[in-house]
Amino acid sequence: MPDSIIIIPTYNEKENIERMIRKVFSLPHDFHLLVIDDGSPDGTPLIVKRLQSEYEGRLFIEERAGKQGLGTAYIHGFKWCIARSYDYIFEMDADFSHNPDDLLRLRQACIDGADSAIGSRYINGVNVVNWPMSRVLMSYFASVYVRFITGMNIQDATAGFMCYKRKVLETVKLDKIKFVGYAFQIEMKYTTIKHGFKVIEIPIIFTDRTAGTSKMSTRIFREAFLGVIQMKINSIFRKYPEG
Ligand SMILES: Nc1nc2c(ncn2[C@@H]2O[C@H](COP(=O)(O)OP(=O)(O)O[C@H]3O[C@H](CO)[C@@H](O)[C@H](O)[C@@H]3O)[C@@H](O)[C@H]2O)c(=O)[nH]1
Repeated sequence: MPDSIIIIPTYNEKENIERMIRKVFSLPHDFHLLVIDDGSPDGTPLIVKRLQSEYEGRLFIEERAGKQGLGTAYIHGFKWCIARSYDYIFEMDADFSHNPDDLLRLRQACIDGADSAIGSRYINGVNVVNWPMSRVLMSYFASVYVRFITGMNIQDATAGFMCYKRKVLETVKLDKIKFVGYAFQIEMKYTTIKHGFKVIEIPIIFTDRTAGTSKMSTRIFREAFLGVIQMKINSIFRKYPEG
């Protein structure tokens, strides 16, 4: 039984998922991989199930009915992984915007003492490739905004490339995490830090997908914008970290 598992949420990732699964299992470390699919109409789960016989006992899929958001997919995955006692639990996108080779660096950071490691786009300048300037500016200033409102000293607060030690996910009350879109990423980091865990940022280069489409929407943006203020207010009234 390996100590590490990667959670990949998927919604319509048929162009990426097979290549991603093969890449993960070619890495020089024994990772398990859990796909959380939200009923992708493009057949993504069929591809995963076909590959399960090739990667028996290493590749898992949880299927949910309908698109329920990135955040709830990860919460579902975290619970699944905690129940099976993995020590290092990763978040990664399906679309190669995160380089799977960097999983080893995130894991090493946690072995070296971090409770959680963030694959950070903004630790050494702005390391984003292929995003339109409007998206780079939005993401970068979102991180500045989050730092300003929450006081959290994290350069890339919305990062979706993470390694959590199991004890973090066992401590955070996952059922109390409120947000479902990218605000989920901010809330998880905020709660982790409020619990006193050591979070460090490891520089990565984020390369936008070349296949499939982003699920970013104005609703997700609005949730993140307002959610940060709500988190701060709750924290003033000592509701954080309630988990
Ligand atoms: N199961 C499930 N998966 C989802 C859902 N929405 C998105 N995903 C999956 O979540 C991953 C990220 O979604 P994208 O739509 O590709 O994200 P992005 O716009 O490229 O956003 C990136 O930047 C965000 C903000 O900086 C990050 O928060 C995010 O993690 C990601 O790295 C992909 O694997 C996608 O299939 C959903 O509702 N359900």
